[in-house]
Amino acid sequence: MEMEWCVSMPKVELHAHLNGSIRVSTLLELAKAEKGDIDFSEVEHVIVKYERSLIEVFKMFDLIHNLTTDHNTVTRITKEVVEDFASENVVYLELRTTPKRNDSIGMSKRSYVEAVLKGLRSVSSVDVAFIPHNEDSKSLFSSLPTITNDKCNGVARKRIYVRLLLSIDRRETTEAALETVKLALEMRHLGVVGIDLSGNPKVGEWTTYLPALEFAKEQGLHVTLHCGEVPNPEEVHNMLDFHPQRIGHACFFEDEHQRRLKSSKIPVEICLTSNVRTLSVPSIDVHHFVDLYNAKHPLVLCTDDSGVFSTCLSKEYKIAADSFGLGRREMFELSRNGVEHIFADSGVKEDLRNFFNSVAKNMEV
Ligand SMILES: CC(C)=CCNc1ncnc2c1ncn2[C@@H]1O[C@H](COP(=O)(O)O)[C@@H](O)[C@H]1O
Ligand SMILES: [Zn+2]
Repeated sequence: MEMEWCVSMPKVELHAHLNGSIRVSTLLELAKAEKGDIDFSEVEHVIVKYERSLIEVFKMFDLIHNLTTDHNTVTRITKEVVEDFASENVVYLELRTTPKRNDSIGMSKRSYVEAVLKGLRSVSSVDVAFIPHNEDSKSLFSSLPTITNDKCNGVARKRIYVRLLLSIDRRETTEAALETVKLALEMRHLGVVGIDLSGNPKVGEWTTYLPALEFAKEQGLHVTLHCGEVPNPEEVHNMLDFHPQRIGHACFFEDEHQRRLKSSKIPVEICLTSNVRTLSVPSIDVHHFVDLYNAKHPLVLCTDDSGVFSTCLSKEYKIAADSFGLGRREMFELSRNGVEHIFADSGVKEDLRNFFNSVAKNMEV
C-alpha cells in the first residue's frame, strides 16, 4: 500500500498519549537544553534506539517527563502533537494524558490540564475544535467547500476535532485516581470526555483504581482501559466484568477471555508498532488484529506513542495493509468505522460520518 494514500485518507486517532507523542526533534532539543545532570549522549542513545523492552519504555517515560513536565513545555508539546496529527489528515483526535502534580513548580493536576488546553488554543496552522458547546451551532466539516479531486489533501486548511481523556497512572493511589476523575468531570465543558487507565502494567492493583473508575462511569464519563499488556488473567477478567467503553491492546488474552471479549463487542484500540517493539506480540504476522478483524470485532488502529516508537497513524495503516493483505476499501472502512467508537457527542459523530461519506466518493475505494 502506498504511504501517500494512507496519509491522504481521513483517520481518527483514539489512543495517543500526549508525552509519548512528543516530536523526537523536540525531545532532543529539550534534552540538549537541559543544563542539569543529564548526559546528552546517553539520552540521545535512548531516544534513537529502535527496539525497547517494556522496562526500557517506562524508564524512557520517566526521562521524558523530567524534560516536559512544566506548564510551558506541556503547552508546546500539545500544540505540536495536534499539528502533527492534523498534518497527516487525522480529523478526530482523542488525546490522553496523565494530570501531574509537582509542588516544586506550582503545578497541580488542574494547572497541568489547563496547560494542555492552552496548547490546544494556541494551534494556529490548522482549525481545531475542542469546546463542545461551540460546535452545536457550527460543525467543523459540514462547512467544508466541496472536496475536489485531491481527497483530503485538497482542503487548503486542515481541520481536526480534539477531545481529551485524563489518564490514571497505575502508580497512583485511590485518592489520586479520584482526584483525576473529579477534575475530568469539572472540565467536561472544555472537551474532556473520559478516563484512561495506563502506566506500567506490572505495577499496581485493579482494586486500587476501581472506586475511581466506577465513579467515572456513574457520572457518565467514558472509560478506556489498558488491558492485557502483560499476562495477568485475573485482571483481564476483572476488567471485562467492568465493561469499559473501549480497551487498549488486548495482547495477553487467554482463550476464554478472547471469547468473552468477542461476545462483549468492546472495541479494541490496536497499536501494532507499539506491541511489536515492546515484544507484547512475538511478531506482526501473528498479531491478534487478524483474529479480531476476521471475527468482525470492532477495532481501531492507533499509534499509542508515536514519538517513542517513531511512527504515525498513516504508517500504522500501511503496516496493517502490507502485513495483513488489506486493500484500499478495507483500509478506508477500518478508518471510517473508528468514528463509531469515539467518545465525543453524537453531533461530532454525525459530522464525521458525513465527512467520511463525502470523501469516499472522491477517493478510489
Ligand atoms: C508495553 C508498553 C510499554 C507499551 C506502551 N504502552 C503503554 N502502556 C501503558 N501506559 C502507557 C503506554 N504508553 C504510554 N503510557 C502512559 O502514558 C504516559 C505518557 O504520557 P502522558 O504523560 O500521560 O502524557 C506514560 O508515563 C504511561 O503512564
Ligand atoms: Zn497506551
